[in-house]
Amino acid sequence: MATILKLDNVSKLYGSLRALDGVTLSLPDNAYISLLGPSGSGKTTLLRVIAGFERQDGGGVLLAGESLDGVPAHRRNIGFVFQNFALFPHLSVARNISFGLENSEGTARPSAGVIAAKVRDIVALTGLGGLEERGVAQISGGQRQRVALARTLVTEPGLVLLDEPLGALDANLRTRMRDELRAIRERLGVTFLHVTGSETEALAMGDSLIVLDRGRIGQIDAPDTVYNRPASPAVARFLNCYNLFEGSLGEGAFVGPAGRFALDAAAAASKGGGPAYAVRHDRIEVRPPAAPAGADEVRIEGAFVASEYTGATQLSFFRLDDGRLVEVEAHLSHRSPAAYGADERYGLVWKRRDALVYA
Ligand SMILES: Nc1ncnc2c1ncn2[C@@H]1O[C@H](COP(=O)(O)OP(=O)(O)OP(=O)(O)O)[C@@H](O)[C@H]1O
Repeated sequence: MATILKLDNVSKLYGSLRALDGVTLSLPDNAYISLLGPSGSGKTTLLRVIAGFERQDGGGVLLAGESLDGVPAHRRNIGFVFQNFALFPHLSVARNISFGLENSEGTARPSAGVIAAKVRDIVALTGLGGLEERGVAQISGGQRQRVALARTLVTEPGLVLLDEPLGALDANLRTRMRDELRAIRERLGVTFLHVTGSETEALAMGDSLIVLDRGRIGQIDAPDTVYNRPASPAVARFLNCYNLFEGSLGEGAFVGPAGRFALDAAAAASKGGGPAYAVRHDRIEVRPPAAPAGADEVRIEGAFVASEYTGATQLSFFRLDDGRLVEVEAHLSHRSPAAYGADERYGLVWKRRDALVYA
């Protein structure tokens, strides 16, 4: 697959803070890429450097093989969709969309007829038909989001950067707009780089997922690979679906304050960020205290603290003897939520092969 964007060892400093620390990556053409990371990990800084709003302190940025060094933001052929939409409040939907074309430089400015045709096409693509003459204060949040997108797409950028584009929308609309964004991108065939702080959004939307961790690339992989095999304890922690245990890696077992966890014979520790042991919330089974564990299982005990029912799942918290909390997620498609007794002890059991070990 052709590469649209390449970052080579890009660093950005704010005083002594390394907001970006040697970021190297390639984005394929015609793909939806999610960029996920905790608050302060450098997501916005990365977008701003790519867009040309900030200058990197080291390394290079190439778009379609051409260095962007010294190229100002408005000549980069890169679109940017802001979280707060940044629309012109006094202009209509159509004028917001045509603004970029009407104000492009000299010979790059299309004729009025061409602008009108482009606006018509993009209005249809983004589902804004009938709203062209409305003021942007007189449309809904989802429609404003579409105007922000349309305004960027009408300039036919080679790459579109989206900074938390769904962040200003309520939860229902957010989920609906995910599908729309994906569908619009597919029709255009342009690469979207979508920044989000939400792991569910990143997993749902990206063909590929980049995880940023303190200014560095934590992992770049397909979403299901990131979810099932996070590259480090930091990535696992950020996904919010793993219990992480500290300890040390010994002969055939991981040993820490929570107990001795026998390892699967085929288990190979991933390098980096450890030692740590991770097991996903939904891989743990809750058993009565007297029920033993099988030869291929690991068992610890914990006292029930509380449960949270979400409709499709039940999330339960158990306190281990060392005080740490373990989360267990049960999918309820084939069973009813369990009723656990407050402060009662239960066995928490998982398959050895389901554990991830980091050296
Ligand atoms: N203009 C600036 N001056 C100084 N420090 C900055 C500036 N912009 C960002 N930073 C710092 O750089 C780091 C990365 O910030 P950035 O906004 O890129 O993170 P982020 O991952 O987008 O976070 P969030 O999800 O909270 O928006 C943070 O520690 C932030 O405080």
